[in-house]
Amino acid sequence: MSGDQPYPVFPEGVQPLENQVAGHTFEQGTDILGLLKNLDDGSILKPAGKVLCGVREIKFYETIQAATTEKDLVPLKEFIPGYKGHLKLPIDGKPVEFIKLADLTHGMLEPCIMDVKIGCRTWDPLATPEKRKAEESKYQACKRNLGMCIPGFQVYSIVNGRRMRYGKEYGKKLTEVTVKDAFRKFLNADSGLCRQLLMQFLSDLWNIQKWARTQTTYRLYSSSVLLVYDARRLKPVLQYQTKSLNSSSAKLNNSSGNLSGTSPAHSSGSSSRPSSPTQVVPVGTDSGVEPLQHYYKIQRSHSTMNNYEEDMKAMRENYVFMRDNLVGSYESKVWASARMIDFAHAFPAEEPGTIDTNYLQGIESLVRIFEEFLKECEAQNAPKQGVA
Ligand SMILES: Nc1ncnc2c1ncn2[C@@H]1O[C@H](COP(=O)(O)OP(=O)(O)OP(=O)(O)O)[C@@H](O)[C@H]1O
Ligand SMILES: O=P(O)(O)O[C@@H]1[C@H](O)[C@H](O)[C@@H](OP(=O)(O)O)[C@H](OP(=O)(O)O)[C@H]1O
Repeated sequence: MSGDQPYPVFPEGVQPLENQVAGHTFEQGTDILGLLKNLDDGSILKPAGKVLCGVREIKFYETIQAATTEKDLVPLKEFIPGYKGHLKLPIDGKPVEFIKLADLTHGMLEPCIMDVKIGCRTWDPLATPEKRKAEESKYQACKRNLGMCIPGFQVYSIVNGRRMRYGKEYGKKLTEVTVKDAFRKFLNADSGLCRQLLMQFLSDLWNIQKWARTQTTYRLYSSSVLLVYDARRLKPVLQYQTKSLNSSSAKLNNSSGNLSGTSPAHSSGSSSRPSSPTQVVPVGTDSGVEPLQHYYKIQRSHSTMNNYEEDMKAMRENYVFMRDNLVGSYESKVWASARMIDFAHAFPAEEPGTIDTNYLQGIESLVRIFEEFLKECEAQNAPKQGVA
């Protein structure tokens, strides 16, 4: 975001979306605004003032919302954020049109978010030659080879407890090879690949892939898949995964005492790594165990502790941890998802009966990358027999 520039005056209860990882952001002296967050109901407000784009995106959401039988449209209801209509809000006193959407990170305490732009071609049929040239010149290596690119992501690092943000300049340097490093960073793979996380993403991605393989209604240009998960939920799962792996390896190797197979995922070690994150923000720490386990752990240790201060400190931490988790995504079993967003360049298919191969290529690549991670994760987590 344009950090040092003053924001326009927003209505009460509305503020810039702090967790926006890509896309247009506020530019002083222009009509360009970033996404906003409505604090009253937790919804996201996407500016819809850009000529044709706003109207097109509203039409897309309304068509999907109204669909009842159309086989290409009905499944989309499950793949996109909840649409809550459109409205005008006064920005600097002037009315601006917004699309109101459900926040895909709702309830997440440490939201990790990656925007993956789908398609090698990101310009639509109405693009000027200049716009086409500008689009073709960006994210070339990734788009050409994979039909997708990464304009931005943020991750709450399990290793250092900070929020790391990677913007479009990082994304533009990624290649077919280094893009996997970006996904590893996003997945917190330094702490180990998590099967449960990969499976949650894959179950959504497989559905989108299935749809894209057959749908003949739309051409989606410059549309994205937004991957989101809560790092607060990942921590305990990874700990459990490591613990059970340790114990099965120990059982296998009980004579030698060799605890093999517990090391975290290694990066691919490619040499042309893109630059470091653009922003790091420290976040609160927590104990990294499920709330009830944490509670019982403290209860158990309580009787053996004779240091009153330590005892009180542990209880305070426990209280803060449990309070945070009660209002967070612990309510939900699903703590990671992939959803399709940004339909400002959704066009009807020109040749009826044909599929959107441009969009499909990107989705196939995304699915393949996650399937490769899943295979690697299965191999990592298979208990290993120590060398005698
Ligand atoms: N429903 C949502 N829930 C949570 N975050 C969202 C949602 N929709 C968008 N975002 C955030 O806003 C960013 C930009 O969204 P989107 O691509 O729709 O905007 P845009 O300005 O049209 O982007 P572009 O400049 O690529 O066309 C996303 O990367 C994401 O961080
Ligand atoms: O990734 P970058 O470098 O930020 O590039 C922007 C990105 O491709 C946006 O999707 C696009 O908006 P549209 O999807 O609305 O075309 C914008 O075009 P614009 O500059 O013409 O707004 C580009 O500048």
